Amino acid sequence: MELNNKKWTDDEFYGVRKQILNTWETGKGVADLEKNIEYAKSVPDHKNFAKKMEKAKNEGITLAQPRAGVALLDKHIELLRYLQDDGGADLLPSTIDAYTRLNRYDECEVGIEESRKVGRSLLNGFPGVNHGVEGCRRVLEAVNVPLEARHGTPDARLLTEIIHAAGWTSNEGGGISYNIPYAKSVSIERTIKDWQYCDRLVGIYEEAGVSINREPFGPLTGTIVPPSTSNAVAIVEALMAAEQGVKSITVGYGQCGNLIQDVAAIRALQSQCDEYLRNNGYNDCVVTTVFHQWMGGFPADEAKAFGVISNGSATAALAGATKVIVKTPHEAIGIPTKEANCEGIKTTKMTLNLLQGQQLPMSEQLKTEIAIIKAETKCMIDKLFEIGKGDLAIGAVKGFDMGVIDIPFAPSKYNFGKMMPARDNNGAVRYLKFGNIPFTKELKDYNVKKLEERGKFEGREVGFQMTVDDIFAVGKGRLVGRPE
Ligand SMILES: CC[C@H]1O[C@@H](n2cnc3c(N)ncnc32)[C@H](O)[C@@H]1O
Repeated sequence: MELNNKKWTDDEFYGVRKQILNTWETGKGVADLEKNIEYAKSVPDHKNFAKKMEKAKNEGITLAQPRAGVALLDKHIELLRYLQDDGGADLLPSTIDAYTRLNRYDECEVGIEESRKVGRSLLNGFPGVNHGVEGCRRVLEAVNVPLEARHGTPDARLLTEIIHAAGWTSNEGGGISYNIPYAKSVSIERTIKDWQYCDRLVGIYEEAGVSINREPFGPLTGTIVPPSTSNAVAIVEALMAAEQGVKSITVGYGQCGNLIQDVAAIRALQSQCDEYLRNNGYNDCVVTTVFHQWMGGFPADEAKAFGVISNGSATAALAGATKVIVKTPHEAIGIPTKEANCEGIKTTKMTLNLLQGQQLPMSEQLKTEIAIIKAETKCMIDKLFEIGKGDLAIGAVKGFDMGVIDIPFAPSKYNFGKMMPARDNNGAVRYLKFGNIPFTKELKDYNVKKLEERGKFEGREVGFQMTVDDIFAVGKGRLVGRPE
């Protein structure tokens, strides 16, 4: 099937669906799409992700959502109920394990068996495909808030079929955001097509009256990704999802650390995504935003980690993000205990509650940052439309090949890999090397000027050493990687 950014026909969709459901035995359990939709229709409104996100947006509230996933079904249910009841999570995940993300369901079977033997999770997440629709429905029926699959799966087609048939009304990911940061040699054409399938399935549920939320993965490589780069990817994935019939879209952004720039990024993301959707004829989408607490290296000291978590929570609230993804005091170590996960949520909720109703007021600085981010984002997206001759999917594949969008520190061989970021003197993330990103001269000059201010302040050359110092800075307890 030729790649293009056009809604799939029924023949195209059901032709692929037959083959997908045969890739693991639990696919049989979701063969009847009508029945799957009937079950999803039975999910009450308070457990519908799209509805809860829209309500929070209208009320100006920032919701808190953790990450969480373990191998065994009963333990996973116990974990989620604990994070809901003791932590106060407004939304719940199921973080899917790494084998499922690679479609290695046979390894999941082994992991589940071994976890049963030793009595603890030997998988780094919930193996949703192996637990099948029955298992995933048990998870949904055990909790009282909406449920989302969070993962990093280039080919999530079977997982998506199963979670939506189980009434999970949100799915994270996208053909770019779950490829470039997560895979080494999977073509962008392949993953855009596979995620068109996932979005078309959501479109079919929507057309049958079931609202399902889609969330492109904002943080990308979780390093210091310039806001306009991650915003551009989020908007491109939102546009491709809308073409397949998705209506509820949460565009995401990973905290960079400078308050004004982070607030500007969320405000720019919300309004520019709305703009691009409207200008491309998608007038009935509901766009919300998600702010990911700092995704880079964390301090091992738990008290300092709580400082990072609170700081991210405050920024999310002041930005007016619709939801914030919660980190834990075990971030520097790895998968958190349920207690540590719960503490991360409570710290976050406390900060959100204290700031409820307060948002950062507009200022000259904030206005400038919003304008810069929007202008940079526009340069990238409009170039994709141009080289795709109006087709965004074709433009995205060509654009990555040409370095029009270039994600720092990405493992994918399909990423251009020439752009390099660094923080300016206030910690805002700027472009140190532009690679082939098609910025105007004034946008390039703006970035150069901001980095030169830092060089002058630190008495050193502007260069890659700043990037290296910035990568380690937060883990060492500061934002800007000052020379030692
Ligand atoms: C995107 C990476 C983030 O997801 C977190 N993460 C990955 N797997 C799990 C997991 N199984 N439970 C809780 N947090 C998790 C990880 O700690 C990191 O903060």
